[in-house]
Amino acid sequence: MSEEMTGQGTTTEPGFRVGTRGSALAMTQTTTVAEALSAASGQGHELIRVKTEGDVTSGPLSQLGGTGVFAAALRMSLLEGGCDVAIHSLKDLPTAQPEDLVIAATPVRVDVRDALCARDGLRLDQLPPGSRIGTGSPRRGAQLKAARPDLQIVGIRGNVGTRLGRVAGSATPEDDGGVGRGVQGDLDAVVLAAAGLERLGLGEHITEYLDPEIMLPAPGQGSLAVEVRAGGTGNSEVDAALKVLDDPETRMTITAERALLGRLEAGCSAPIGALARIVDGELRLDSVACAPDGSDWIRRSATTERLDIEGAQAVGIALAEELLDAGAARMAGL
Ligand SMILES: NCc1[nH]cc(CCC(=O)O)c1CC(=O)O
Repeated sequence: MSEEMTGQGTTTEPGFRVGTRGSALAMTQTTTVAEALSAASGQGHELIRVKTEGDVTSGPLSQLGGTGVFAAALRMSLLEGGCDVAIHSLKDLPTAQPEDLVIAATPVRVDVRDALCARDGLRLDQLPPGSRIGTGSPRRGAQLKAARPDLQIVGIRGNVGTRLGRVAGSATPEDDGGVGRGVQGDLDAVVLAAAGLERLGLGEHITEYLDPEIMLPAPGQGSLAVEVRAGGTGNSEVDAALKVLDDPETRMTITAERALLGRLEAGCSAPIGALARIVDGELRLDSVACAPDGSDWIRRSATTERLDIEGAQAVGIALAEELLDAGAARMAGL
């Protein structure tokens, strides 16, 4: 792990240090949250860029030795006092909560959906038979195959700009720090989280927002987690600002999704989709466990009228058990 400090937001002392990954997406997310925290607390901050194993290794994520490679280094920095606040993409954060750390805030969630970015403005049902779709996610690959068995799924990695650059006819991405450099234009489409694309100002590449009926997102997708040491940041103004930033509805929905994932003992790269929404005064949780090749899947839903964290946890666990009873562990290779 290496750390690099970049001076940012220099208002008043003593301030707080914000740990982040260095990717363009992470920096955009972190800057937004850090500025909101500074505005609410009147405290200055500095960003601490923490290099993670996931940033420096180019092999497929599934071979990097389990889940949470992006989050582990950030958590380590927090624990060691290298930063006071760490900003994660919630879907990349393992469900097991380290005893010494807490998620102090889940800011308002943005678009949860996956987005198709296809050549020539094509929608999913307009892609010619046999089209090549890039994704490194077994969850996305399997649900694409379920909707369109003729598609070819091509495993890809790299940052958002790199992935977009693989689509035929796309402009060369300026931000090309990852895998895929020089092989632009070999795919008909890629699938990425709408949230990431929009946060990066790349929403114009989206040719279809995939309906959750077709493509359930990853648990926590579109949501950020602000993690701190269990005792707080050591700055009461910042601790108070974190409470203001926390959105209870977001916390409830991501709690249900993550309880499901945790009960399945699955990680962020498992072929599991889950989406909780509050509709008509109920929490509704939809989930899917897919065979990684998309040949089969189990889809289950549950609702609860208990709109609190315990209710959200209970519905997530109950639905996971329903999936397991229906054979989800075998199906999804858990
Ligand atoms: N695994 C990488 C990752 N982590 C969070 C996002 C997007 C932002 C989000 O879902 O909150 C992405 C990129 C993607 O999946 O397209």
